[in-house]
Formats: sequence, structure tokens, C-alpha cells
Amino acid sequence: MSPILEVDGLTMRFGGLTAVDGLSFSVAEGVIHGLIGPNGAGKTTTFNAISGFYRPSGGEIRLRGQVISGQPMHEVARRGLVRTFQHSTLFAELTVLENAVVGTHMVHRPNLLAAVTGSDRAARAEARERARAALDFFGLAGQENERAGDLAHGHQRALGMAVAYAAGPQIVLLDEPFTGMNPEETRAMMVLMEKLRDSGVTILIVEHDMHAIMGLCERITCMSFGKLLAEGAPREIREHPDVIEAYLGGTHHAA
Ligand SMILES: Nc1ncnc2c1ncn2[C@@H]1O[C@H](COP(=O)(O)OP(=O)(O)OP(=O)(O)O)[C@@H](O)[C@H]1O
Repeated sequence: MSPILEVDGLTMRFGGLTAVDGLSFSVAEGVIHGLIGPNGAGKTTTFNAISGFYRPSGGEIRLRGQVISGQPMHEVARRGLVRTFQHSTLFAELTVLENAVVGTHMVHRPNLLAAVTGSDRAARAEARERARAALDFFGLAGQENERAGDLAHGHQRALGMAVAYAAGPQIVLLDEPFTGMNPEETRAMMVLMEKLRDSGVTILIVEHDMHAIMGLCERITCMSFGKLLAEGAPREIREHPDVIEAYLGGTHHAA
């Protein structure tokens, strides 16, 4: 099957520092694909470039063969690629449902104010329906009216995924979704991700929790110092001498 996402010679420079240096990899449709590497390897920068947060200094990013690099985030989202952030609750003061409604407007109507105030009745009802379906999918249906900031940590993370899912993406980029989770929350989140993948959404995930990454991903890309270091199935990556060396030689150790 042709890849849904292609990163082709991506380069990101910040002044004199090259954070990502000619990185190429592709993500097959319908899989959970991991992007790993020691601290400072360039993973978050890569995510920011793919999702339209940064304009690449060089290279090209393609979604289903169409160039998306250089497009703004809302346009990238409209085309079907949505990301979550490391600290993913969008609006702590809004209710769970209102947060999910904002997710639907990432692609259907980029006007946040209209999203929250709901100037147009039919569109608002439709957005609420999509938002409710997303909350239901992630097991948050009973908490629609709670303030997002009051949710337990694991539920806040699930809400971050529901907000992304409400946008109706073909591929989601998850940035360290297991940070701060206890083992039980991690397991619950892994089940949600598999459910998301099984619903037809491709997942690209940056994560330091090696146990979770190895258990979840069909394929893993490992980068180091901005470059591709190794790529393969979890077992190949776990046993790859360059990967072991990169982790042991750096400040971060694989669990
Ligand atoms: N906006 C920026 N301006 C300048 N340098 C940056 C910027 N963003 C990232 N960098 C640098 O680029 C390099 C890659 O950083 P990045 O955050 O992408 O790595 P990472 O693999 O996500 O690390 P971590 O696992 O610690 O989150 C680092 O040296 C970092 O200091």
C-alpha cells in the first residue's frame, strides 16, 4: 500500500543549529508508527514541521502524495493531518464538550470564536454531534459538562485525543501521550490508540516510554542528532546496535 505520509529530506535549521538534517521516512496507512530517539534528536521539531507549525528549511512533506510542507496548520488539518500537543488539554476553563467542539472546528470552520459562541445553529448542532461521537469513542460521554481542567490526568489525555478525533483526521500525530501516566492509565491509553487505529486512523507517535512504543507500534523510525538512525519492526529496533549505542551514549536511557 502506498504511504499516507512521506517525509522527504526534511531539514530544519534554527540559526546556526540544524535540528533536523535531511530526514526521510514514510508512514504506511492504517498503522501505529513510532518516532523515537534520545533527547534533542529532533522529534518534536519533525512533528512541528509535519503539522505545519514550522515551515521547513528544506525538503518536502507529502500527505497522500500531495505536498503539505509550507502550508499553515489549519490547512494541513483540513487535509486530514491533526496533531496533539505534549500538554494536551486545550482549554481548561471550557467543558469537555466545548473542547471537543473546538476540535471539530479545526477543519470545518477555522473561526474559534464562532466555534465557541456558535453563531450558526445548524452548523453548531452538527458540530456538537461530531464532538459527542468523539467523546463517546474515547469513553468520555458521561463527562461532557465537566470542566476540562477538573478531569483526572488520564481523562485529560483521552480528551486531547478526542479533540483531535473530532476533526475527522486520516492521520494523527501524538506527542508524548503517556507522559505523567501511571501504568494503569498507560494501558488504558494504549487500548484507546489501538481502537483509533482499528477505526482507520493512522497514528504517528513520539514517545519515550519504550515499553508502550514497543507494544503498540508496527513500525519504528529512530532518529539521532536530526538524522535517520534506523527503521524497522520493534524487535529490529530494540536489537539494533546503533539504536542501543545512541540511547546508552546519550542522556536518556531506554526503559
Ligand atoms: N525553536 C527552536 N529554536 C532553537 N533551537 C531549537 C528550537 N526547537 C528545538 N531546538 C533545538 O533543536 C534540537 C532538537 O530539539 P527537539 O525538541 O526537536 O528534540 P526532541 O527529539 O523532540 O527532544 P525531546 O525528546 O527532549 O523532546 C535541540 O538541540 C533543541 O535545542
